[in-house]
Amino acid sequence: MTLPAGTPQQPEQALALLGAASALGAPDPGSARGPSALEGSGLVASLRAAGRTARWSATLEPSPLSDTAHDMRTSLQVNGAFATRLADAIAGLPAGEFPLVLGGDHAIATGTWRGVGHRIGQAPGLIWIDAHLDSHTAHTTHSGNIHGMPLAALLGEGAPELTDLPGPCLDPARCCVVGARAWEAEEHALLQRLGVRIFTMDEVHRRGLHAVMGDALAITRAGGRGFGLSLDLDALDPGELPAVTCPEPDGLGVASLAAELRRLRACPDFVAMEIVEYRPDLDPDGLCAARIVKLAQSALGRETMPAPSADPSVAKVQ
Ligand SMILES: NC(=[NH2+])NCCC[C@H](N)C(=O)O
Repeated sequence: MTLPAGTPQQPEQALALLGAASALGAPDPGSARGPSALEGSGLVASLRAAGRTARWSATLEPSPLSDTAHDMRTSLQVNGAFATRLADAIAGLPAGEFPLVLGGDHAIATGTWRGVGHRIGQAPGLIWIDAHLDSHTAHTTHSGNIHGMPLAALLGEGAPELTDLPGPCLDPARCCVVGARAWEAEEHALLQRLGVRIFTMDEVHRRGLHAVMGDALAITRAGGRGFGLSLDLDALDPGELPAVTCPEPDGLGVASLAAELRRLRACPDFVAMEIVEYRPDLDPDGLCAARIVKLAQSALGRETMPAPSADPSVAKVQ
């Protein structure tokens, strides 16, 4: 595909890691420790070992008053305020950097992708890899948890606290969900009405993850200036990645997802990535953290090994 002039090229970009230490949208506070745990597990060093320039740019913490939120209006306000700060932080990163946002619960996405849109001057296409649809509004939610609403909010649906943010809303025609297997009827109906393509786990089983990701890339890259990936770790099978707030059986395998994420390395229009819902309190031996690092390396690493040469004399002069 041809890219408009000025479109950032992934290989030249340094990675800017940004922690979003908020569990304001979740029923458990554990995911707020995700960024510090991932920083401590050597994520920056691992990305450098995979051939990238990388730095930890900042970690945003919710204001100390935020966790007093109980009623819906206050929850919407504190989540919206945090998302606005995150959107501003992303929009303010140096132009040559690629944002890698580490949550936090998935409500942070409400800010991430508006900030990315602000950055690239257009709504990004978005691949949303998740067991859930996260497309409730305050009127349809069954649980009252804001982390069940961010995709709807990004599409401009729901309470103004979550939708009135800087940066463009997403275009439903350039969004898709991959790996879905647990939802309530209202959020499914909303995505159907908007025309967002949903690749369920049933479809992944039927067609294979490779074919599904090929379609997902085609949808999200078509006609745009860039696309991103929002990876909710509960998309993965809890047998391999149990350290999440809302595990759902029958998920993606770590190795097969990692293999597909390597395709992103070849996409110059891949503009940002987010990894959410990690719960270090449920990962005492750090096994899940190591798998998360592997997934990040798969998507963002470079092919550092020189191609093998058939001519042994070539090897000598290198
Ligand atoms: N980000 C997540 N883990 N979302 C799970 C949402 C589960 C459920 N649909 C709800 O609205 O509460």
